[in-house]
Amino acid sequence: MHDGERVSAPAGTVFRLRDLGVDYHPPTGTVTALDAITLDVPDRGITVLAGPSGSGKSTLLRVLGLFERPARGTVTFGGTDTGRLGHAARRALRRDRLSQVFQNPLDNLVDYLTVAENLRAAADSVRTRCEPAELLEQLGLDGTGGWRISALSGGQQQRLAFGCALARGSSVILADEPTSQLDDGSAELVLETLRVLAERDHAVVVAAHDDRLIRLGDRIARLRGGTLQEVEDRA
Ligand SMILES: Nc1ncnc2c1ncn2[C@@H]1O[C@H](COP(=O)(O)OP(=O)(O)OP(=O)(O)O)[C@@H](O)[C@H]1O
Repeated sequence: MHDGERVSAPAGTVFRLRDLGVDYHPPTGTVTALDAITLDVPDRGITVLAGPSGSGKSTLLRVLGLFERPARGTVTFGGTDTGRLGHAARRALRRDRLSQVFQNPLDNLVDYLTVAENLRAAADSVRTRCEPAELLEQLGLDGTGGWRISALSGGQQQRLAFGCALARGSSVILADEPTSQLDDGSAELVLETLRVLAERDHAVVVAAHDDRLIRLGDRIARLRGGTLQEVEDRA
């Protein structure tokens, strides 16, 4: 295991990506999923990775989540060059600093635990404590602590998934199309939650092709064909 090299990151930047490239190697030949991506992700507010299907959004989230080792370029996370980290160090960073919210609400929650137990389990996983009632009130889910997950709507389940990220105290929350499997009413619950999260002391990075989600972005990185077309700052 290597401790990674500390480099000076500009204040207010959690990820620095430089000339990043990711290839996949299916039997049909090499697919370049990302190429020459240079991007800074601010340590607060919402950064949206926007683009059509196949543009590389999920791959970029996998890189930020330290699941994917890029073939080219560098990824600096909080001043640490992640390319120099061994498997255990990457896993520890992932556990202590990052939370993931997936498209399918049920992939984010433990279905045999109650709502409050899900929050406690999320906190326990990083050896911290949380106050479920307080979090549920902030999420507009007050009174549901004793409920089974199946009693929540899809939108409420996604709200709880973001609540679990809050319970873990992660400095970065990565969300892949968190509204894509929800009806309009449920999606609106998630958008409201993201507006609340945007005010907090962490970075939220969302992959989206839903215009309502894209409009929430403080920084919008537009991808096409694995390359970065444009970065728009709206904060
Ligand atoms: N495991 C894999 N093996 C081979 N090719 C892959 C793999 N995962 C992704 N790709 C390819 O990499 C490119 C980027 O895919 P990616 O899933 O990152 O895009 P995306 O913008 O998230 O798409 P979507 O919105 O459909 O999820 C696409 O050409 C895709 O087919």
